[in-house]
Amino acid sequence: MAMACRSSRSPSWYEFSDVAVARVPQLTSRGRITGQKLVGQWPRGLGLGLRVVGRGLSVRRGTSRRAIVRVRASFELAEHLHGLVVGVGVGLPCTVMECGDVVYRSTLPRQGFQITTPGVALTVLIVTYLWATPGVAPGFWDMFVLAPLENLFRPVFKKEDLSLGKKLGEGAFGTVFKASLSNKQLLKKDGPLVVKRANEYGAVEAWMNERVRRACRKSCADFVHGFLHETSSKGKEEFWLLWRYEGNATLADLMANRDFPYNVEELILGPRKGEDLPRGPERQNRIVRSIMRQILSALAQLHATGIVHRDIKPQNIIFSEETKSFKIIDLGAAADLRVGINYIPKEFLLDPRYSAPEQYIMSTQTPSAPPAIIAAALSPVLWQMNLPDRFDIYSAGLIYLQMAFPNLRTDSGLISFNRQFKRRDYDLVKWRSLVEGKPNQDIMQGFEILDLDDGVGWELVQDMLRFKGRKRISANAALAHPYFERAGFLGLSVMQRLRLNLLRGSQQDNQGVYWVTSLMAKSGTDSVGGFTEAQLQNIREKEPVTKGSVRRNAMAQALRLQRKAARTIAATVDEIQKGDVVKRVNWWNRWQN
Ligand SMILES: Nc1ncnc2c1ncn2[C@@H]1O[C@H](COP(=O)(O)OP(=O)(O)OP(=O)(O)O)[C@@H](O)[C@H]1O
Repeated sequence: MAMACRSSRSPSWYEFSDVAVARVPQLTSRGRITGQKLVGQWPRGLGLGLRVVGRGLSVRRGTSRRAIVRVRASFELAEHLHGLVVGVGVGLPCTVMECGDVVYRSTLPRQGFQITTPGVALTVLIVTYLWATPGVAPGFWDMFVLAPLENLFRPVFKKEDLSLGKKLGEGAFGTVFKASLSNKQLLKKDGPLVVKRANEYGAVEAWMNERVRRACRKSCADFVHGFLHETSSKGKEEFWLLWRYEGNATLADLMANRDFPYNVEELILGPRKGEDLPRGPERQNRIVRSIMRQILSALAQLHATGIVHRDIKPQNIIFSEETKSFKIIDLGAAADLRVGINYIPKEFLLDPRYSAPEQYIMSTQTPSAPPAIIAAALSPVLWQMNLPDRFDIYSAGLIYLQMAFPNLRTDSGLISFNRQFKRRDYDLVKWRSLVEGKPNQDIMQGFEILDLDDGVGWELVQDMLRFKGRKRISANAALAHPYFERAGFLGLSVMQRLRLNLLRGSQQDNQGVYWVTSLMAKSGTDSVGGFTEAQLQNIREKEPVTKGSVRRNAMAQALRLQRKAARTIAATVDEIQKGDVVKRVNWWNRWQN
């Protein structure tokens, strides 16, 4: 027992300077003591004669020695219990939060904000999930803040405010007119409008357009408003949708022109602006590349917001005269996978000419969309499992082919390509060997364009048209492809080549893994596994995949160089034998040819 001495301030009290010296200040800071007296869980009889003074414990005269010992033991027990409770983080609020007694709470030391490794990891994980495509967090912000705000401030239109003009098109689900506004007060910016009188899917199209207007307005036609109109005659309802008039040419109209792609160059750059290059594959490639960049950028933005268009085709890509760029129109078949709008697993609305072989954007096993909030919370998982955006990439790949090969621009040309491609298991290399067997002007022109810059265009189109959606390149990855990096004076830079080879390597690896796993999956016997003799024979007979590998491309390049050198040397030797003086410049010209 500790030594005690009579207190100088209060003679009826004895001070024990070393009683639980280590414990008392800690307990004081945890608020188990009010004022100078012990309260709370302490047995009443014991607490009355005890008080804490500084780092010591004072005991009133007459308090039994046993009582003091028991109090000290209680201090220690409380200390252990407290450590256990706070350590695990479970207990009554005041115990866990160490908030202390109401009266003396302000005197307690403040608990600082602590950063721990698991805490940081958890936060990063949650933030990554919330911002992963299609974006749960931006989705909630859009749904609960931006959309209601927009509804408050945007003008409301009626049929009477519009006067309809020329019919621009008529589809299965509605009729489209050029229109003007009779009530000019409604919009700040004047100009012609486009009205779609939709008899089906109008509300869905309005939803998609509103979402796009808020999330990525530059990628699609400028949407103004959508409203429900009840027709007087049959009591039927029509949905009227309003856009700004972007221009009179879709990509389909421009591609139908014999002068394509030079007519697009003129639209983008103005007359006679692109003439730094003579007409030919290089200039055509430059124009096609800039159209593809615009289409892919628009798709990347749509996909980032969780919308899959499902009807990408030249007829739905319009040239905006104001922004001098291509924009996407007709979101009637689009699906918003952030909240599951217009997504019915076993239903597809598509144009068979441009649709990807899988036809559905999600596995048909995927259940119908649950209520919006749950669908939004689950959307990153479903997106990663199905990669629905690759559906649009296939359609964009077909548009790329059409731009390169003039014979594919007609419906019949495209349909026949689709047939041939399907028969060759969606393998572009096989299709190439088929059509190169009986070449014509259009075919040669197409391959000339695609083979420029070491065939980067050809590589990109293969990545866009893969049979399996999961193996197709995404819009963002396509935009980062070396095809879109302008080749310098000496062709592709070292870094560009490195990236291209990496891309090729990874593609090749994927195919190797896929080939092995598909064989392993269906091979061997149940008991011992492995390959049967028939299967081994089958493997031996399987044709090697003829797609470009790093080694194959390097060999082809070396062969080309060897032939070129042999040709140049032979011509130079000929000239020497004829007695001509070989000028350096002639030699150089010959090498370049
Ligand atoms: N914002 C716009 N600016 C200019 N023209 C437009 C605009 N929107 C649509 N058009 C024109 O209207 C035509 C039909 O539009 P859209 O494709 O949206 O209608 P649709 O009824 O779905 O037609 P379809 O079923 O044939 O695809 C387009 O091909 C285009 O020429």
